[in-house]
Amino acid sequence: MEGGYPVVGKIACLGAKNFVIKAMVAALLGDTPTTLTNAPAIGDVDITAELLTSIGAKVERVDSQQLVIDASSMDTSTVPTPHSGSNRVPILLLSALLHRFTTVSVPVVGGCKIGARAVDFHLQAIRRFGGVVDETSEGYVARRVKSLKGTHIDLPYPSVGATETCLYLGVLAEGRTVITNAAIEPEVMELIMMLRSMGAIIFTSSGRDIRIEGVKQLKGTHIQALGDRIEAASWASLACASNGDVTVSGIRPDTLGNFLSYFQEIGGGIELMGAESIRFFRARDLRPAIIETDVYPGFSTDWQQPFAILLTQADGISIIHETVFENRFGYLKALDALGARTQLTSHCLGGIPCRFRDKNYEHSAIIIGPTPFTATSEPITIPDLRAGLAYVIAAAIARGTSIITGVDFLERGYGNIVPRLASMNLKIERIAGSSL
Ligand SMILES: CC(=O)N[C@H]1[C@@H](OP(=O)(O)OP(=O)(O)OC[C@H]2O[C@@H](n3ccc(=O)[nH]c3=O)[C@H](O)[C@@H]2O)O[C@H](CO)[C@@H](O)[C@@H]1O
Ligand SMILES: C=C(OP(=O)(O)O)C(=O)O
Repeated sequence: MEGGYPVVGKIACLGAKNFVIKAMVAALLGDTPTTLTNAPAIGDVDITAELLTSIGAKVERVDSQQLVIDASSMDTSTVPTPHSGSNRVPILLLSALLHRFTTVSVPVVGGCKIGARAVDFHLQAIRRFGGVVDETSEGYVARRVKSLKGTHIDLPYPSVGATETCLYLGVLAEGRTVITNAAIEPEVMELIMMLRSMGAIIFTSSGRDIRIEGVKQLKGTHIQALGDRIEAASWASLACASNGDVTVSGIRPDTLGNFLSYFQEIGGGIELMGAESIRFFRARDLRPAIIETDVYPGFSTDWQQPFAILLTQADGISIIHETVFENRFGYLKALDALGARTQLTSHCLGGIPCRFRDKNYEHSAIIIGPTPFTATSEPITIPDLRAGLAYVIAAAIARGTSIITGVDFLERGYGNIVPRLASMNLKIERIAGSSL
């Protein structure tokens, strides 16, 4: 990438990764096929398709937008580790498949290495529904003798994944299930809508309570994935950090919530261009901010990394307190070489009650700006998905030519990245012979 130029143009958000892969699992609960549109061609969808086909389900990509999933041919409940490396989906399959099979085994989960990412809430939920779960060195085995029974699950933390597990378990369990302290992220609410369209009876509330009345069977559905709010925030950060001007389409503004407020507070400009289109630019010199990542409707942990690059360009000291994952700042160190001035601390630099207080996790970051970036001859190696996008923004604003490696991590969540960014005047190309 050759940086130092404003990024200008239009970009369409793809379907949300963190909904589509959960929807693919939900499709397995239906007796008839499900059609999923706006399904992005990204690594995580491929990994999930591989997981589903490994147990006999049919996953057909009709075109770049559309997937059809047919679970009727599903004939095994032992999920092997896919060759491409696993994502978070295996732990969701453990519950979704337990209605159809009496024994299910799944491999250990993968995904970004941003913390311990325990799955204890998922396992505990299966047990509460009447299942038995064993942990092995290779993964998890769940068993049931009778049908699963509705229950009350009070989540210790509003985990997105564990809430999804409870939904998969509850919709086909006998009787009533109540989930308290549930996650209410837009992707979770969209999954609830999808399950309703399959015949599930789910009641939401103004808070974090969800009530499910179990039904005997679900049918397939046709659903269009919502736009990816993490992509949208990434393109907004790219536009503002590079002093450019980018119109992002395919995104519901309400799903960006507090991001838009923080973005404007530091000096970003927004203009609504229609129902699902927002123009992002820099409205004035950037000011620093104090941000704490949190569960929805808080500032999403997945917005943190692109936004951190933006804060390196703000005039003053910014603070980010990461309260969702304990180890999500490792990527900052590599930015020192470009000129960034950052420091990590294990103290909680914020007021949100944080599970990492008094533990030795460097989960608060101090960012001192503004620091113009200059490219270095050393390649920058991507450690995880959102850090990857942060490095793309860093390279876009760094004067000179940067080489980024480990792009597989990036492509697990961002589709067709090189042509899409190149169309916005970003000088980016894929180099043959690298890991790209
Ligand atoms: C609440 C939240 O923002 N969740 C994010 C999380 O979802 P994801 O579903 O991956 O993670 P969870 O929401 O389940 O995890 C949130 C927190 O709960 C902990 N935990 C979770 C399950 C469990 O059984 N035990 C346990 O201790 C995790 O270690 C983590 O500290 O990563 C996704 C990808 O970055 C984001 O899009 C989601 O927004
Ligand atoms: C960390 C992420 O994904 P995963 O949970 O799949 O690792 C992410 O989407 O930023």
